[in-house]
Amino acid sequence: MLNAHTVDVVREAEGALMARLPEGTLMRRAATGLAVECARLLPSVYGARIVLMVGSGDNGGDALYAGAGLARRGAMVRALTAGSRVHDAGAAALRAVGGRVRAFTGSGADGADLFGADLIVDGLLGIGGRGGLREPHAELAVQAANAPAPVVAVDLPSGIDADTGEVAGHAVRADLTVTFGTHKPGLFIDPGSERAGRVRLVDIGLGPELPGSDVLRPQAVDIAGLLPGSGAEADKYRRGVLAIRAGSDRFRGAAVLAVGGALRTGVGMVKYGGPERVTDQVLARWPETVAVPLDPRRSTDLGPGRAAAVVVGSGRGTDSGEADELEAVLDSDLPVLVDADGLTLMSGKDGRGLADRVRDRSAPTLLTPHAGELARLLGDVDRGDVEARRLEHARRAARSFGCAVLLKGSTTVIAHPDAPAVVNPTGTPLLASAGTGDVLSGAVGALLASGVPVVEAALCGAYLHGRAARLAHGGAPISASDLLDGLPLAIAEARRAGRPGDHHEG
Ligand SMILES: NC(=O)C1=CN([C@@H]2O[C@H](COP(=O)(O)OP(=O)(O)OC[C@H]3O[C@@H](n4cnc5c(N)ncnc54)[C@H](O)[C@@H]3O)[C@@H](O)[C@H]2O)[C@@H](O)CC1
Ligand SMILES: Nc1ncnc2c1ncn2[C@@H]1O[C@H](COP(=O)(O)OP(=O)(O)O)[C@@H](O)[C@H]1O
Ligand SMILES: [K+]
Repeated sequence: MLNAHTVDVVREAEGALMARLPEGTLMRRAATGLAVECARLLPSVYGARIVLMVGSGDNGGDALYAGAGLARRGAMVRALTAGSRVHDAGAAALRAVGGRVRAFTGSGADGADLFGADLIVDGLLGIGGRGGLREPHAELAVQAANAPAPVVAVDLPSGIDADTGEVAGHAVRADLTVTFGTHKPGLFIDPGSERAGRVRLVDIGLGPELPGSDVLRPQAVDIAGLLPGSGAEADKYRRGVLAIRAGSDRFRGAAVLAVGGALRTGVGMVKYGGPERVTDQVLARWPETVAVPLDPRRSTDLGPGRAAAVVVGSGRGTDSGEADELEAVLDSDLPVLVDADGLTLMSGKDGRGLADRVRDRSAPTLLTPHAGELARLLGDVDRGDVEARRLEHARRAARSFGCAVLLKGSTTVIAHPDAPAVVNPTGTPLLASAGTGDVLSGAVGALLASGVPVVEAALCGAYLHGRAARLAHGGAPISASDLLDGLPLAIAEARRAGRPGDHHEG
C-alpha cells in the first residue's frame, strides 16, 4: 500500500525530525532527490536549458537548490520568481554556480525562456499553498502549460490542494511530481491526481516520525493478497451465495450485467430475483444462475439456500414495491450493497426512514453512489462540490450513515467510519459508459459473498473493474459487456502480481 498523510501530519513529523538534524538537512535531501529525478528526464544535463518557477516559500527553496545542483553539472538554469520574497540562501546558491534569478513579470523575455526550456521545474507552491493560485503564479502556470518542455512539480503541482486534490482555478499540470517524505492525499485524488503525472517519492527520513496513514492506495500485490482463493487466502473465504436484486422491465440489462459481474469475479452461486421477463433474459445469458421470479418483489424470501450477501438497486426502479424490497433487504443480517435506485430511495423524503435503517444495521453495508447520488444522499451539496472534494464527501457520508461508501467517478474513493480512506489507482475514462456500474455492483457483491471484509471487497472490486476495462480491448473503447470479458484477465494479472518474485506496481 502507498501511504499518504495530510499537511498537518507532515508538518508535525518534519518538525520532530528537523529538531534532531542540523539546519537545512531536510531541504538538502529533498533538493538532491529532486535534481536526480530532473536529470533522469534530460538527454544530457550539460547544456540543458532549465527554467525554475520559484514561489516565496520552501518549495521554491527546494527548486533553487536542485537548480544549483544541475547548474553545477553544466545546465543553464534560470529562476523566475513569483511572490513578495524568495528563499535567499537558495537563490544565493544558484547564483554562486552561474544560475540567474529574476522576478517574473510576464515580459516577452520570460515567455521566451519558458517556451525555449528543455525542462520546467514548478517550485511555486508546496504544502503551504492555500486556495487558488494568485497572480503572477497563475500566469506562470498557464505559460508552463503552453510550453513544450516537460514539467516537474516539486512536492505537488502548484494549485492543487495537498489534502483533498481540489483545484480552484489554475493549477500546474506536471509530467512528473517529485514528492518528499510521504505522498499527499491530493496526489491520489482527482482533480489533483490528474495534474500530478507520474509520482516519485523521495525518502527524506520522515518514515519513523509518521503515524498511520490518512489515505491508502493499493498496488497490485495488495489486491492479490485480498483475492479469495489465491495462495494463503484460499481457505480463508468460502465462496458463498450472492442474492442479486437488480434490473427491472425497464432496465433489463442491469440485471444481466450485475449477475455477469458477480459470476466473472467468482462466487459460489448467484440467486437472481426479479420480474419474469428479466429473469428469462438473465438465464439466457447466464444459465448457471439460480432464478427466483418475484412478483410482487416485496417478497423477503431470498430464494433457496442461504445467501451470504445481497446486491440491491442497480436499474431496479423506485416505486413502493422496490422500497418495500429495499426495506426487507436492509432488515436482514447479511452484508448488503446498495446501488443506484436503492440510493435514490434512501434519499427520498417519503418518511420510510430507509436511511435510518442503514444506520441501524449491524451487518456490513456498502453504498456505491456516483457524485450525483452522493450529493442527493448528503442533501446539502451539489454534484460539483462532491467532484471537487471527493474524499471529504465520501468520508462525511460514511460517518453519517455509519457504513462503507464507495464513491464512483474519475477517482473512486472508499471511506468507512472506522478505517483510513482508500483510493483506487486503476480508474480509467474507459469506464465512463452506461452499465459499467452494474458490473461493479456484481463484482463487489461476489467478494462480499466470499467473505471478504467490506472495505477490502469494495477496493478489490473497484481495482479489478478498472484493470478489466484496460485489459478487455488493450485500451480501446469498451462497452459494459466487454468489461465482463476483462474481469478474468484482471484477476489473473492480480494473482501473478501476488506470486513471490513477480511483483508489479499497481
Ligand atoms: N518543512 C520541511 O521540513 C521541508 C519542506 N520542504 C518543502 O517546503 C514546502 C513547504 O514550504 P512552505 O511552508 O514555505 O510553503 P510553500 O513553499 O508551499 O508556500 C508558502 C508561500 O506561498 C504563498 N501562497 C500560499 N498560497 C498561495 C496561493 N494560492 N497563491 C500564491 N501564493 C500563495 C504563501 O503566502 C507563502 O509565502 C514543501 O512543500 C516542500 O517542498 C522540503 O524542503 C523538505 C523539508
Ligand atoms: N471519468 C471517469 N474516469 C474513471 N472512471 C469513471 C469515470 N466516470 C465513470 N467512471 C466509472 O464508471 C462506472 C460508472 O458507474 P455508474 O455511474 O453507476 O454508471 P451506470 O449506472 O451507467 O453503470 C463507475 O465504476 C465509475 O467509477
Ligand atoms: K510545486
